[in-house]
Amino acid sequence: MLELTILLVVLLVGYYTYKWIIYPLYLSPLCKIPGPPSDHFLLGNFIKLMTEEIGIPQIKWTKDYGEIICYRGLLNEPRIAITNLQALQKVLVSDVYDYHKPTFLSAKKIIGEGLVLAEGDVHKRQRKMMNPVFSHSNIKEMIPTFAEIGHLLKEIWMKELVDNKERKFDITSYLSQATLDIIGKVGFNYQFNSLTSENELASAYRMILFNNTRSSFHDLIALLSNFFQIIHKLPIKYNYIIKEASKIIEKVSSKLVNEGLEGVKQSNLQGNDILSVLIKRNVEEKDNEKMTFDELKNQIMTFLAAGHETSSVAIGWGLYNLSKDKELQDLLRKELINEFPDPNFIPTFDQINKLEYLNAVVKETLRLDPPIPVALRVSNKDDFIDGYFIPKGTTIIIPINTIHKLPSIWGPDSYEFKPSRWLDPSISSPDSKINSNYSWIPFLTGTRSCIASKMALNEIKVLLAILIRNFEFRDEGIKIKKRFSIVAKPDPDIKLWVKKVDKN
Ligand code: HEM
Repeated sequence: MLELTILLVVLLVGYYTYKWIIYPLYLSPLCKIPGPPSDHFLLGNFIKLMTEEIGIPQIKWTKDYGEIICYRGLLNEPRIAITNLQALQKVLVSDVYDYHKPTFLSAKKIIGEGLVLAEGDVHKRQRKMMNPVFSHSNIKEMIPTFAEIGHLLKEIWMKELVDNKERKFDITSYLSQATLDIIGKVGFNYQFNSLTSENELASAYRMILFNNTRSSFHDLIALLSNFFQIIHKLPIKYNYIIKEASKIIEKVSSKLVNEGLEGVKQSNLQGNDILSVLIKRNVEEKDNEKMTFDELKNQIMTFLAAGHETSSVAIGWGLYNLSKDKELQDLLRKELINEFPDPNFIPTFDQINKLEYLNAVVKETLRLDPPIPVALRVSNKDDFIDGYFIPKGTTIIIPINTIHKLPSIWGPDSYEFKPSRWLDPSISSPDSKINSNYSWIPFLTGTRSCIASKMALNEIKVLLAILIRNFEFRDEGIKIKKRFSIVAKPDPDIKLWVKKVDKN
């Protein structure tokens, strides 16, 4: 019996030594790709990846080893990061459907199997139907809603600042409420009212999904659960939270789609919100192209998850960057006051998009602090990238935050917040490295790029314009890190000193 046990232990140790150490570090064809040595016999480069900002270790590795590198995740899992133009073009455009999103179970429960997670023909069909929903003319109609909610936030702050003193506000939390209200309204004509009366659903939704009580520990559990599925079955608080979140989102989404479908039946579905436009389009589609009830419902979950935090985080980092540089902030405010002398302005699409400095500030914020710092793919067939053999199942990293800071593209000041780089006419010359579809990619690029990028840009611009036009922001001097999670959330929350602008 003892001998059998010893044999079993030896076999198990041998198997896992081979699987987790010998094969990935010495035998895998991916070992041919240059990259940093593994820092730990089991954890690979994972500790470095977890302790530094996402994408930053890869900058040095790219400099040392080239534009396609192999480093090691947990259990030495090889991860291939690509920064070169041809490789990015292949994975994001020409062979896009050969590189799937990883099956993140925790993400599926929250995001639902909508456009973000759809693959192949299902993605093609859904994207074709949804592209027109994000058309120029639909986005133009969203601007007054962005402004309405921006002004609501402004009024809340004005009341707090009634004595004209400077006060410290939790910017992250206010912006999270404002962008939730926006996506509710423009997404599916739903009033979350999270900035004001806060209905039960809004508080439950924020508490469960986006409240900052969701700690780095939860982020780590979410990450680990992608490797060890058993984690989903454990009776831990994290699983309970995800289960409750899924139930709430499911319930609301079903109700909204049912109401929309009923509206179509009664021929009185008026709204211009994303869901109403989608439901109206869906009715006109051929039967085999139509989205099912579940597909429509899943898009709501998708819009909530994809469109709420990304925008709030972007506006937050924008204000944070501006709060550290009074001169830049004043420059932007000058442009805004010039265009919008009335502090209660409602901009038009053309007005907000012609402001050069605002545009430069937004582009620079999304470069320096991309809300989604990294995109992941998994090859679904054996392939070659840049001459290297990539076996089916390999994880490919598109390190957005790395690409956005490579000195070879952006120059030696690539870590600085410098909106003026976008006003330099030389960046549009054909040989400028910045002037490429693969250098500035906060929304990614190609077939699976963010479908709502223009909507997001306008939302960020309108909110920043209202806030900077009416308030001065001052940094409290605390170093803010980025959380290790899908969205680059600030840690701790961004808190800034705010006061009314002197002359209105
Ligand atoms: C600053 C704000 C935003 C940023 C930086 C951003 C960024 C991105 C990125 C990088 C992707 C690609 C992810 C990947 O393929 O791995 C993506 C996809 C997507 N985003 Fe956004 N996003 C933003 C706002 C929004 C908003 C407001 C919505 C919805 C109303 C939205 C909806 C989507 C959807 C549906 C996809 C999937 C597209 C597809 O696969 O065809 N995003 N976004």
